[in-house]
Amino acid sequence: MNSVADVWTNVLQQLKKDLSETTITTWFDELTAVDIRENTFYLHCPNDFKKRYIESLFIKNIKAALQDLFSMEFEVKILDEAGLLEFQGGAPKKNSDRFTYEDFTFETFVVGPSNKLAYAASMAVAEHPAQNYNPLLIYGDSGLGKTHLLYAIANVIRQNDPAAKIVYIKGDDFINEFIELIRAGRGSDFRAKYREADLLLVDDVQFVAGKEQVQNEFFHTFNNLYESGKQIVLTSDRPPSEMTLLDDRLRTRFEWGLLADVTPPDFETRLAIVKNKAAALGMELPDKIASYIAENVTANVRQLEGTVNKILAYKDLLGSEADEATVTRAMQDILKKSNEYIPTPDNILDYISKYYGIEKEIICGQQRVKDAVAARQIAMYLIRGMTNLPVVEIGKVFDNRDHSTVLYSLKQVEKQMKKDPAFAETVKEIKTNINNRH
Ligand SMILES: Nc1ncnc2c1ncn2[C@@H]1O[C@H](COP(=O)(O)OP(=O)(O)OP(=O)(O)O)[C@@H](O)[C@H]1O
Repeated sequence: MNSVADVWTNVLQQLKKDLSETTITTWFDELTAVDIRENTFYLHCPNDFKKRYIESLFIKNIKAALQDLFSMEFEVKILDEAGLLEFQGGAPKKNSDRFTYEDFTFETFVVGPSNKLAYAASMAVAEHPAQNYNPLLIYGDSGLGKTHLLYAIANVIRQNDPAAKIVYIKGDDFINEFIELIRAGRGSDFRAKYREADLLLVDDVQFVAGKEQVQNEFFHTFNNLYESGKQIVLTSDRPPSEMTLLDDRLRTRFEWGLLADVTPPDFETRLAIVKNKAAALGMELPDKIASYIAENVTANVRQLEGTVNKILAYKDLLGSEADEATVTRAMQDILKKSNEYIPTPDNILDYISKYYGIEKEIICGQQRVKDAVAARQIAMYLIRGMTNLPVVEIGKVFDNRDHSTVLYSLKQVEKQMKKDPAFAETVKEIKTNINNRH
């Protein structure tokens, strides 16, 4: 074996021991070997769907084949188009490369009551940037389409103005980049990158809260772009009013434009998403099965998509038809993987009551005993984080407390967790135990 291509041919031969010919031709046909560097075997796959599919199901087979051939362990990395360019040093890493993904458009976004405001606002921003809604902040729980809408906006802006400088960044990457460049004395590069943007998209902006210098930098970037008439779109897992560690001056700015929420989709929207997704994958799903999925997978769209992908996999790999048994199996797999158990406030209170040895009535009541206050605040914090309950509703669970009291408690817990790692560990442990249904 003298070239990477030879290695790949041999790997494919080895794979035949575990996988059928059809599986190999269906899923591996677009893969090509790129290089072997420092115990990592690099492959390229231009088809994003197949890439993700192989990553979730077949990486272990490829690793095992390499181990058989070389008697040593390899990492396997599959590069997409942007990744390949970057790997080959042909192009600098551009965040906006991500917007070539055709799947994340307004056309592929299913609109329903749960997301119609966010959708309409995103369309308005895409067609008329920096006019009516600046910034646009889309908030809601994970997997409900926030990033999809960000990409859709970027796709339209790119179409309308191919020269537009679009900068996309995740809140936590913004922080890491900031720290790295400031440390390296290249703060001006950092500033230039963001302040020259025509469109700034920040996904999961809640991460900047609580980090003083980062917030300060973000504040100046924000003002600069805003004053130059550039559009800013942000997403977050909660509204600014609930970002307890956020600087007030940023909070007010986030609230200047439009706040649009996305909530879990209703049955009709879920059904449409399942059908669209199946059609996009070239699969015909009987109506009864599509409804069955939409009835049972309710928490988020990522899981709906995962279920449809799994059903397709079973069909391809095992020849199983999409009947209720296959679907149930696919759903169980997905829910297990994402550890999707949403406790009720009562489940959380039961566990905290047991953990602290304090009765539930006391936790929820008005007593100001030290331990009860701590247990109460943690309970509010976990109810907010682990269920979809809005703060007003959480207040009702705790003897009709006002929502501002709940917010104060959330802030206290967040602060304490930052200050005291042991306390943070305790909160984490309680959460894990609730998830494991102890
Ligand atoms: N209304 C919708 N119509 C079609 N697809 C959707 C819709 N909502 C979400 N999706 C799909 O669900 C998946 C998850 O959505 P997305 O990544 O946008 O979620 P998110 O809200 O940004 O979550 P996170 O906060 O975890 O990043 C994506 O593949 C997206 O295309």
